[in-house]
Amino acid sequence: MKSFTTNAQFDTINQLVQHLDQDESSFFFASPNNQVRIFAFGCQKSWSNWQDIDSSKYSLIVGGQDFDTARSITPHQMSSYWFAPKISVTWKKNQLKVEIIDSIDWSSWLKSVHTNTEIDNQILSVNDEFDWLERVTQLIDTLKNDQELKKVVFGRQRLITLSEPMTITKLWSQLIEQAQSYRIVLKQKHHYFVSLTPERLLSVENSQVQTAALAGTAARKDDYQDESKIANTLLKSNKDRQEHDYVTQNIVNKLAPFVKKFRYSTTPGILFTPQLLHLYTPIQATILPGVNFLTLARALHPTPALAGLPQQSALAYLRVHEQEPRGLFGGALGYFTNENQGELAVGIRSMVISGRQIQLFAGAGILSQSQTQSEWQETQAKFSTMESIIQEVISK
Ligand SMILES: C=C(O[C@H]1C=CC=C(C(=O)O)[C@@H]1O)C(=O)O
Repeated sequence: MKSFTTNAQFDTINQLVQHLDQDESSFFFASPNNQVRIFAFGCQKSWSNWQDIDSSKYSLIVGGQDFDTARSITPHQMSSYWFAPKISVTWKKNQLKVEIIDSIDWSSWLKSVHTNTEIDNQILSVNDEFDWLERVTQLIDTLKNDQELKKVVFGRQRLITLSEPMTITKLWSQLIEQAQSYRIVLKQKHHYFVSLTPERLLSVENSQVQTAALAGTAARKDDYQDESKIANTLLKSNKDRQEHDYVTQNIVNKLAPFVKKFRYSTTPGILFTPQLLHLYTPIQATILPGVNFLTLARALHPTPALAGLPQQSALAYLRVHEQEPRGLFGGALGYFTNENQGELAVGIRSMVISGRQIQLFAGAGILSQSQTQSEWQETQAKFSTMESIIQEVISK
């Protein structure tokens, strides 16, 4: 491996973006407000499960772990994929730090991109799960009658078919400007998983652990209803507070064996995205000596913001009642280093692109006091994070 820094030229970024499309294995990760941006390309070694990774051997490992490894995926989905890249580009303070295996020449590799001609693209069809409302009503009944099951985060999928293939180069300018969220792309062969998630699963830097509870949601209204009014109603909603408190408590319990000095507030704040408001509790702690990044990640994943409570009963319910497996939707995506640093986000507000087909994902935390129609509206608003970007690209 050789390593050097270079300036973040506009051309360089453009070429890196084209390589995201061109290379068989590629990855992009930007944390909110661009604190960290990483591009990674080419596979030295890959893993299909984070259980098998020995993180001491490679300076950087990138990728994602699916939501539920026990469920196999359909052709529209992507499953766990981790790789140690041949080329990585880490972008901090306007400087690119490049790490590249000895056999590749950086400037010839960078230039080796072919430009594609732009062809008009159209949406040919949009297919929804027709019986989702019925299944949510059935779930609410189950939650009212079941003594044990408290919460199930129920997923929905929507399949969009386009007239032409979608690429990251086409989506890039729309994706990158959503700087309030993570922006994540993971490519394996002909599939891309793309996420604009606001939800951090875990970050570890200099022994400081950061995670967050994000659950309890209100959609922004078309009539531009005052933001603070929506936030106040959300903070006062018993259903959302209960949904949120379950998540906070569960995260703290799962982390407790591995950390010390917890810091978090017992009253949630609000996290704003362009489409939604969420109850939000940042949780900080200090990692205990000898604890590995992946051990923490495995302990946290999946949080009850994505599965439910109790976890095993919620997962069992989802395996039977969600129409399609999730693959990386609700999974853990990001990077980690052999110095026990790294960051993972939760793969929501996401889609899988496979040529002309785009599979969109959304889910909502269902409790016994949930209203079917408002959960439907909430998932519509969650779909719109990605849908509005696709629309922008198509109508250009
Ligand atoms: C499952 C999703 O959101 C989760 C994360 C934040 C808030 C949630 C909620 O309020 O239901 C969900 O638990 C999704 O966006 O598809």
